[in-house]
Amino acid sequence: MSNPIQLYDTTLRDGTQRRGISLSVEDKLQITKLLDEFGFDYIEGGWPASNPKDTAFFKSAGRYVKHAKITAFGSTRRRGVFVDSDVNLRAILDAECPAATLFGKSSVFQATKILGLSLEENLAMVEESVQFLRNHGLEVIFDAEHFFDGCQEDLSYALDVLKAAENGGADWIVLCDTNGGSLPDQVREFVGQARNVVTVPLGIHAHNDGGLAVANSLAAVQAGVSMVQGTINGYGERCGNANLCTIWPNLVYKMKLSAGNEAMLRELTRLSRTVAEIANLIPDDSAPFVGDNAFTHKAGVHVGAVRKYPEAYEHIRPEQVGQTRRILVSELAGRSNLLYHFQNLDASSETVKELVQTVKRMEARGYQYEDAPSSMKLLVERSLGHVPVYFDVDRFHASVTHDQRTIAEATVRIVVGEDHFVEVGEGDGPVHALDAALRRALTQIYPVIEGLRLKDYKVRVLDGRDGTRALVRVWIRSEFRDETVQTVGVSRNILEASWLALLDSVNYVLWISHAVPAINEHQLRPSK
Ligand SMILES: CC(=O)SCCNC(=O)CCNC(=O)[C@H](O)C(C)(C)COP(=O)(O)OP(=O)(O)OC[C@H]1O[C@@H](n2cnc3c(N)ncnc32)[C@H](O)[C@@H]1OP(=O)(O)O
Ligand SMILES: CC(=O)C(=O)O
Repeated sequence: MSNPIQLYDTTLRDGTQRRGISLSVEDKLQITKLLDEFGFDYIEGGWPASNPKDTAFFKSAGRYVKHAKITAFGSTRRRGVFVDSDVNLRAILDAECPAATLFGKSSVFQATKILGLSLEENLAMVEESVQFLRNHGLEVIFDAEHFFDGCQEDLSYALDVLKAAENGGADWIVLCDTNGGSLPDQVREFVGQARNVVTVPLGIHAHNDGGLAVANSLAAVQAGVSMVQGTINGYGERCGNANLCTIWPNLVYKMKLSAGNEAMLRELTRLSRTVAEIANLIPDDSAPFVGDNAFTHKAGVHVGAVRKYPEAYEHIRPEQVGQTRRILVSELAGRSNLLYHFQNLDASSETVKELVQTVKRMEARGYQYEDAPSSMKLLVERSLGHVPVYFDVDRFHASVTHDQRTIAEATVRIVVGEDHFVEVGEGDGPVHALDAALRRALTQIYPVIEGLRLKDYKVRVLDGRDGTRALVRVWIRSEFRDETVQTVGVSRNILEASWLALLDSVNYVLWISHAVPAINEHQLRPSK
């Protein structure tokens, strides 16, 4: 038995109408397989007559689905053309899909002013086109374009268009908020009007221009529609389509309606991230349910409560959508944030209170620990006396000279007990050269450092009004074995800020790899 709510995905068609997305045939097939695995009922593959990629997609798509129906999209026949000689309708038949989605105008303004049709002609185009595809054995979904705006202009005509689609034999009529400007109350009202005039099951297709695509889709479900069209991550023309990564968990967890393969909802975050990766777009950290921030807690009061009862500040459990909880340590932290990460700390001890104050002081100086957990860990473990001094820096020097080409050189002098090591490094810039010199010196004593790879380096000016003497924060991401190392340094001198972040990376790696400091009293003293 099919679910009461059918999930209809149009990422491959309306999703690709978003600026910045262009999917290859291979990308589209990969997404198709994924959507099928997640139990989506319909996958709109594209507009077969539109371009060669969409045409090619339909040749293979059927092989990638076990559950979903692939649908081919297109408009009703063109004005003055017979259905059986209309290029779009013919291309839909050639796509050899089990279903077709036809869009037609359901607004007087759109029919008369945009397409230049008489109102009767528009009704005939809708009915004949639907009938043509039905007669060829396809399931037909009729997308009533501009339906909600059409209802406001001339309700009776908008409803006549739905009747024309029903007369043509449409299996579904989908009410479209094409311009994305409707409000939930209007959607509820006009879905009710549609239900009074047609018996065909209804669907909703909402755009997000007013930021209400999800709300409007859920309002339509409450008013009786049983198909929801949308896209993964809300990709789509202009401000996007209704986001199925938000709608689906709301339907299942909040509205207690069956939809999709519910067991797979527990992997929803993977679906969202994989599609973002394929589309080559950065995932939205603040996206509901699937964003990195969705179960991330920063404020001390929240963390204190979440440690006792997660539901104090979480509307569902993170694992219900394939997420994990994250607790940040920052200037807004209280003791609870630290205790979450460092379970061996004594909650009532002065050390914890002092550490919270230290973090706040450091953040006031420009540090930001929420994205630099390795620096945070070092700060805490050092204050507990757990991190030995592996080496001292006697001095460092970096210079950039321009002589036909730009050359960056650095010298580093480090001291290990009685020994000292002076090394020179060259690089594309002074930070690169410093990094090279430091590694060269250290690997002689600690070969494990060779495994540390710098992957990302960012500089943020903290007080731009000071011009070139501004305070800067340098953030470094490195990789070491399977671990990501993220550290931070702050100074008015960009080289010093970089150097501090580099030193934290190196010390962190020595500490987590249990490096044994070259033995003598001096090196074994805990650092401060
Ligand atoms: C609401 C939506 O998102 S609908 C989907 C929109 N998606 C796209 O447009 C992406 C794919 N589009 C394309 O590749 C091209 O626009 C094509 C191949 C479909 C058409 O290209 P062209 O023939 O050059 O037409 P063009 O794009 O300039 O104009 C649209 C044509 O569609 C016609 N049309 C638009 N809506 C409808 C409709 N509901 N029923 C019938 N014809 C329609 C217009 O009248 C116009 O035809 P005309 O020039 O003969 O008056
Ligand atoms: C059909 C469609 O994409 C719309 O009306 O927005």
